[in-house]
Amino acid sequence: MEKKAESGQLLVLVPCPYQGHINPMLKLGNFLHSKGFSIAIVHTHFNSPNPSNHPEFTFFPIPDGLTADEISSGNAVTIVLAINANCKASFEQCLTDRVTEQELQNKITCIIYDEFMYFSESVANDLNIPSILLRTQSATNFIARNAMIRLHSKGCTPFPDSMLLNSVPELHPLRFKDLPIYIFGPLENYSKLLTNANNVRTSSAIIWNTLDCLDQSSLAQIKQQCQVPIFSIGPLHKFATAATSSLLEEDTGCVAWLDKQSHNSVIYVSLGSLASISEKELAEMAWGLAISRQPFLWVIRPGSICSSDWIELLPQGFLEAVGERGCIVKWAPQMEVLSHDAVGGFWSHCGWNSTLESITEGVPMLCRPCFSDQTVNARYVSQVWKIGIQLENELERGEIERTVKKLMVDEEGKGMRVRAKELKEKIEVIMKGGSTYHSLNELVEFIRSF
Ligand SMILES: O=c1ccn([C@@H]2O[C@H](COP(=O)(O)OP(=O)(O)O[C@H]3O[C@H](CO)[C@@H](O)[C@H](O)[C@H]3O)[C@@H](O)[C@H]2O)c(=O)[nH]1
Repeated sequence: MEKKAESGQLLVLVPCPYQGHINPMLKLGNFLHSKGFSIAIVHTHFNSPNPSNHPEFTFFPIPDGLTADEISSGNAVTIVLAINANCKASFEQCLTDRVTEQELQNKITCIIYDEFMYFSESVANDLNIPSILLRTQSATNFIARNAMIRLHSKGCTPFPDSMLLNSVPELHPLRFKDLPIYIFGPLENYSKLLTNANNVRTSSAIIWNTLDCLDQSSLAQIKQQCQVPIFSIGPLHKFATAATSSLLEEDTGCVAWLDKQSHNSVIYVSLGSLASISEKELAEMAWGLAISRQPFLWVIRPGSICSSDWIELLPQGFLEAVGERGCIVKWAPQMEVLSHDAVGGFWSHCGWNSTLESITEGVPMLCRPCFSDQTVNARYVSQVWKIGIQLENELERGEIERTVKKLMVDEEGKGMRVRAKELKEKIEVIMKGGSTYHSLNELVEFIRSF
C-alpha cells in the first residue's frame, strides 16, 4: 500500500505570477496534495490566482513592491526582475510569521519555487528549509537559451539577417532565428533573468514540466551535467482537478458553439496570456481566417492588440463575412476546447503549456511563435515531431488561408493529425507506467525523505 505523507508535512509553493507559470505550479500542488501533503501557496499581490477556486490550498499573499509604472509597462521581464529584487524580506516574514502560525507551527518540509522566483532559494537557505525549483519550459529550450546567453555575452546578438536561417552548431534543427529572445525590452535584461534562473546553488532538486519522449536527448545531456536529481514529471496539466487557475474569466459559451460544429472542423486560435499583435496583424489574421472558410474559435485577449476595445479593431465587414462560422471570446477554457471533438487544429504562439496541452489532445498545430521559448517549441512541433506547420513570414491573409487549409483539409494536415494522435497515445502510456509515472513516484519519495 502506498505510504501517505506524514501528517502535517507542509510544502510551500511559490509560483511566478503569470498564467503560463501559475497553471503548472498549481497543478503540481494538486498532485502533491493528492499524495497527502498540505500545500501553502505564497504569491505576489500582482496577478494573484483566485484562492476560492482552490479550497484545498492555503494562500498567503506577499507585498511585491511593484510600482504602478512597472505594472502598466506590461514588460514581464522588468516585472519579474523587480519582484526578485523586492520580495525576499516579505517572503521570509510571511514564512516565519503567518505560514507557521496558520499551520499550527508545523515545520515546513520544503519550498518549491518557479525558477524565475529565485529569491525564494536564498530565503530557504536563511531559514534552513530544503528547496526545489520548478522549470515550466522544455529542456531543449533550456539548452537553447544557454546558447543564446553565451552568444549574447560574446557580443554576437542581435544576429545579422544573413545568419538567421543558419543552423546553430550542435542544436539541429534549431536555426539562429529560433533561439529564444524577449522582444519587449533589452536582451540584456532577459539574459540577466535567465542567468539568475539558471543558477541552482543550493536547491536539492529540479522538477521539470516535460517528459522524456519529447525532450529525451536534452534531458539526458542536462542530467549528466547536473549535480542534483531532476524529476521530469510532465505534462502537469494532466494531473489537474477541474479547478481553474485562470486569471481572466473563462467564456464557457464557446463550448456550446463548438457543440454545433462538425468533427475536426474547427481551428482554435489563441496566443496565450502574454503575446500581443499589431492592428495590421489582427486584420490579416481576421481576413485569412475568413477566406479559409474554415470554422474558427478565436481568443482575442483584452490588451493583446494594445487596446481593450479589441472588438472595434476588427476590420470592417469581417464579423458580417464570417457570421456563425466564427466564435470570438476574450478567454476560453482552453483544455476543454482542445479536448472537444470539433477542434481539429490549434493556431498557437507555442507557449510550452499550450504545446503540451495540444499534444496530449492529439491536436495538430499552426505555429506562430512570438518570443522566448516559443520559437524553439514551434521548430520542434514542425520539424521534429512533425505535428504542425510554422507560419514564418510576415502575417499575410493569402498565406494564412493556404496554411489553414493545409492543416485542416489537405493530405499534409491529415498526416500531422495521425502523428499527433500517435504521440497522444504514446504519452498516455508513459503517464500510466512510463517515465513520468516513475518520476512522480520518485519525487514524492524524495520529498517525504526531508
Ligand atoms: O483562452 C485561453 C488561453 C490560454 N489559456 C491557458 O493559459 C496557459 C497559457 O500558457 P502558455 O501556452 O505556456 O503561454 P503563455 O501564457 O504565453 O506562457 C508563458 O509561460 C510559458 C511557460 O513558461 C512559456 O512557455 C511561454 O512562452 C510564456 O509566454 C495555458 O495553460 C492555457 O491553457 C486558457 O486557459 N485560456
